[in-house]
Amino acid sequence: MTDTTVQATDRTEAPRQGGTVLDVRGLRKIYNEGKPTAKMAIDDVTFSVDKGEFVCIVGPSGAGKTTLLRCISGLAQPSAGELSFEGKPLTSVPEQLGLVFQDYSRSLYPWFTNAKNVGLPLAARGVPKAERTARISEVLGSVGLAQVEKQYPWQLSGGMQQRVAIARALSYRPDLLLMDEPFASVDAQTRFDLEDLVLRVRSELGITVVLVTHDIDEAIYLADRIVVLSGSPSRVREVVEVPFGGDRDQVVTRSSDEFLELRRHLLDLVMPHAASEG
Ligand SMILES: Nc1ncnc2c1ncn2[C@@H]1O[C@H](COP(=O)(O)OP(=O)(O)OP(=O)(O)O)[C@@H](O)[C@H]1O
Repeated sequence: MTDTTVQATDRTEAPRQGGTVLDVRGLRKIYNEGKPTAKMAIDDVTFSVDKGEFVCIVGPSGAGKTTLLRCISGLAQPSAGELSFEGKPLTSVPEQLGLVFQDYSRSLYPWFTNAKNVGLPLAARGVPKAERTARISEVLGSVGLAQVEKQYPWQLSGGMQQRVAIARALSYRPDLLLMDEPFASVDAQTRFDLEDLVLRVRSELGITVVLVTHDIDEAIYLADRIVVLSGSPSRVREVVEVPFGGDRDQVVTRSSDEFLELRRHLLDLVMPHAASEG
């Protein structure tokens, strides 16, 4: 593409200000390795994420986005390559990692109140009760749900339940928040609200975010950089810079020329005809 406002870069250059939080080098993942059912989901993926960045991962269906996130979170073992979190090799789920999945109904315990759900990771980390109570109120307040502490998840709308799940991931102040299609199960208006919520919380807490989405518009709206994966088994097709900075608005940003140009470029990269070239 020719427009200079949209820069595609190979992210092997020096880290930016703030240092690298996550480094993924030559990652490969083969399921059922050595068996007749072996399936290579990820071939060779390299990228890094710097402190405070918002990085989205997009790619065609089945490209290996969830697999990549599972490897990054320490939930799945890579077959080859190196993963490091805050400069240390990543071999299990790091303490300073927050996780939010698409299916909030399965990630929240229906028999616990919302406050107790949010407090579970704090209890697991041995945070004293008084501090736990204060942090639960603070974090539920920051996602706009101060009034639901004593209620149960099933008494809330889908969007509110996902906010509880986000509050839980934020409760122990993670350095990195990993999100897998977190807004895919809510309606369009709620989706916009949750996107803005995550942008706000991210800027208030200075948190680093990696978010997997199949929605290209969402990736452009949220990200500082977008890692575009090829079709399965995945490689990095391109890393695309998003030039909007911290000033984003659902109507203004999404209708700007820069947005539409990025959209065209990304669609070109992830559409089936492009995937075979990767
Ligand atoms: N546990 C597993 N065992 C074997 N193969 C798997 C397993 N999990 C995923 N795969 C395969 O790995 C490939 C990548 O799957 P993955 O779910 O990571 O892709 P994705 O990009 O997240 O897909 P989608 O966009 O459709 O959610 C797919 O071919 C899938 O069938």
